[in-house]
Amino acid sequence: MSIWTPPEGTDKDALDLYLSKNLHKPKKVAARHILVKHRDSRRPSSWKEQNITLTKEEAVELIKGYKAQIESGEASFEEIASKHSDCSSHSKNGDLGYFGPGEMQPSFEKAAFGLQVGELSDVVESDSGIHLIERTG
Ligand SMILES: N=C(N)NCCC[C@H](NC(=O)[C@@H]1CCC/C1=C\[C@H](COP(=O)(O)O)NC(=O)[C@@H](N)Cc1ccccc1)C(N)=O
Repeated sequence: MSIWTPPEGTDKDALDLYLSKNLHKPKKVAARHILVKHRDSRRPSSWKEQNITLTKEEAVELIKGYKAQIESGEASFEEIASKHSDCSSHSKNGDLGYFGPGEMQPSFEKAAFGLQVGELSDVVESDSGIHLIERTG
């Protein structure tokens, strides 16, 4: 087994600190999501509804219901995302593909990077609306 040794003159403490901070953190993750917009969303319109008047509280309740349906096996993530998500990714069962830091809104990114692969998020709020996120890669 080859043991990698840092080049002469490497600041080992700095290297150890860098590795400890970055080894476990993925540079990119892949996720799919279900977005329910509401009347205070930054763009209260979608493929589904021209003028969205749902309140934020109602959107949160819908997302909680979707999460329960998925966890109980009553419905699949794909079914709910394709039928109910207010994001254009609904046409891809909610799939967003891979993304790195700085691409998504901070609250969405924080939630997605905090998930294990296959794990469902709690209710996540962004300027776009209310999300349910599943990390896929
Ligand atoms: N891969 C990327 N880098 N694409 C740019 C993402 C921009 C980013 N978007 C968000 O953070 C939220 C969370 C996920 C979706 C999303 C918002 C909106 C819906 O909300 P609205 O903008 O009407 O308020 N959907 C999108 O952007 C879609 N193009 C996402 C997408 C759809 C199909 C394939 C890939 C990505 C942002 N910085 O605003």
